[in-house]
Amino acid sequence: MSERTTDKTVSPAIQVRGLVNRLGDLTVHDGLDLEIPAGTTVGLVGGSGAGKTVLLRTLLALREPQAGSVRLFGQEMVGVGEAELRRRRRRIGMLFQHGALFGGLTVLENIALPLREHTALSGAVIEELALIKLKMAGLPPSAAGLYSDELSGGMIKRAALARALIMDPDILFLDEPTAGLDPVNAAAFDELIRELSELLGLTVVMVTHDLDALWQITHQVVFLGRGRVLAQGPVAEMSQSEIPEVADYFSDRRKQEAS
Ligand SMILES: Nc1ncnc2c1ncn2[C@@H]1O[C@H](COP(=O)(O)OP(=O)(O)OP(=O)(O)O)[C@@H](O)[C@H]1O
Repeated sequence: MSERTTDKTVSPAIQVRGLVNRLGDLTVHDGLDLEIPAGTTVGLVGGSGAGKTVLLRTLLALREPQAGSVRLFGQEMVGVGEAELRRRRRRIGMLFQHGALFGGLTVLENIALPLREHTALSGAVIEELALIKLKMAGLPPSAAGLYSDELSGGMIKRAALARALIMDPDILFLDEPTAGLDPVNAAAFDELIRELSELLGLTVVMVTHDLDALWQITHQVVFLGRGRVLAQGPVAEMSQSEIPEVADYFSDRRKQEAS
C-alpha cells in the first residue's frame, strides 16, 4: 500500500475556527480548529460519537453551531441567510451514508435532479450532462432507465456519486461511502473516488472506518476526539501516533480487519 502525496497544498479549501457544537447537555465540538488544503483528500476518523457526522453537517451548514467560524474557499458558512447558503452549497457535493436515491425516479432522473432544481437548462442538455456523469461514475448507459430497487449496492453508490457531482462541485463530502459494500466493490469505489478527485481537482472529506481507504486514497487523516482535532497528517504518520486515542484506534481497526 502506498501513501498518496499532493503538491496542491496552497490555499485552504476548508477553514474552521473555534467551532462549538452542543446537542442537549453534550458538547460534541469544543473549540475545534481545522484546515484542509484545496485539492486534498482527507479521511475524517475518530471513535463512535466523536462528532464526525455533526462536523460534516456543520460544514454543509445543515446545522448552526453555538460558536465558531466555517469558511469554504474563504466564504463564511455560519450565520448566512438561506438563499445565500443555497448558492454556496452548489460548490459542494454530498454523498450521504444511506446514499439514497429517490425510489420513484430513474437513475438518470436522480442524477439530473439538482440541475432541474438549480438551473434553467433545457431538458435535452440536462439529460446529456446527466449521462456524462453516469458514465464518469462507471455505470453503463443501460443503467440510466433503471429504478433503485433494480440496482446492486455498488450501482446505487455510483449513481449517488454521479448525482453529487452533477453541479461540478469543488468539494465532495462523503459519509462512510463504502459502508455495506463487499471488499471488492468497496475497493473499486475507493479507486473511482481517487480517479475522479484527481481528474476534477476536488477537495474530498470522507468519514470512513475503512483502513484500506485511508491508505489507498487519502492524503491526510483528521482524527477527532475530546471535541477537537487530536491529530492530522498522512496515514503513515498517524498510524504510528503516540496519542493514546489515535494509537488505540489504529490498533483496534487492524485487529478488526484481521479477524
Ligand atoms: N440530533 C441529535 N440530538 C442529540 N444528540 C445527537 C444528535 N445527533 C448526534 N448526537 C450526538 O452527538 C454525538 C456525535 O454524533 P456523530 O453522529 O457526529 O458521531 P460520529 O463521530 O459520526 O459517530 P459514528 O462513528 O458512531 O457514526 C453523539 O454522542 C451523538 O449521540
